[in-house]
Amino acid sequence: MIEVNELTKRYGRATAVDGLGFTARPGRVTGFLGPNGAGKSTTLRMLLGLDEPTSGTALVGGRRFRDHARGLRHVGALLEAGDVHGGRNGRDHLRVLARSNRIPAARVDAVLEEVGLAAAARRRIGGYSLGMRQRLGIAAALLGDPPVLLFDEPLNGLDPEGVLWVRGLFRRLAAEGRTVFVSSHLMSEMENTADHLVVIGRGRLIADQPLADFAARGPGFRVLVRTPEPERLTGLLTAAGATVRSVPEGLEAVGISADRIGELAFEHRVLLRELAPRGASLEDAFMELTADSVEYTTANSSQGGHA
Ligand SMILES: Nc1ncnc2c1ncn2[C@@H]1O[C@H](COP(=O)(O)OP(=O)(O)OP(=O)(O)O)[C@@H](O)[C@H]1O
Repeated sequence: MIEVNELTKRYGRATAVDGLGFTARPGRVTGFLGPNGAGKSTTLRMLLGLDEPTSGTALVGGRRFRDHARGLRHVGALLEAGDVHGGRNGRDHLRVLARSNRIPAARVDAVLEEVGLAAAARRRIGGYSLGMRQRLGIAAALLGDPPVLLFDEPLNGLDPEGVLWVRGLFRRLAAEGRTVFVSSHLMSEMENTADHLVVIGRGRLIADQPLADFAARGPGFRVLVRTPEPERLTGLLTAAGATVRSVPEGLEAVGISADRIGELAFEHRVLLRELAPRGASLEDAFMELTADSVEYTTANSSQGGHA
């Protein structure tokens, strides 16, 4: 588990991370999302002990990274790609990492195979494409077979086939019971990757919730419901904070997710004949909720209401 509590990082007068708190749990892919400059990399660096918090804590498995004797075997991480010795070949790069972390050398070939780099393993990293470097970085993260994995912008530079592969890999790692924490500044990358979202802006927490619930916070989101008991359901949804109106097809609820409506109906034994989210756009929700946190706004985009 990753636990961040009251985490703050200041650089001089600039506050990169501001009282941040969230938890990333095992068994699911948690997307760590925020516009450029939101503080994602700074948070990841503190989780990995590469930066000291000004205050607060960033713990992995209940401890600070540097208190873990087993390093890479406890947490695997992909930080910025390209941060490797270009003159070495991919295999040697991983062998050095394995040796210094006391990881059996056999793991090197296993992870090269796993990320699809076996054929390029003896080529110089300097000649790798950006996508190949990302794969090598992912191989390094997997080397120690760790229960917690952190990936900073892992889809950068990958072609569509590579993106699909990474998504499948993350799903599998989560299904194995690992904690998979993935940062991105693009909601479109998270849409088919993460189960759960931690969204930040200007170093502060904006959302920490399942993907479907986050989408429900966007403008224009509503859920169409058909039930033989519209009055009863309206009462339940209104009590849960939703706004409900009658439309020709049934009821239209705003301010509540389809999942929540399903749960309420189940708890109160109200029969549903249709439950359909409409206008659900994660992208719209992300734009709306982070609009005030965007560092650079272009004239055109601000005219549209979103930054
Ligand atoms: N070493 C540093 N010294 C001064 N300011 C810094 C330093 N590192 C980060 N910052 C500032 O802290 C803020 C957060 O930066 P950070 O790189 O963590 O954001 P990010 O969410 O990872 O952004 P991106 O998506 O662009 O990578 C930015 O305003 C950045 O300029």
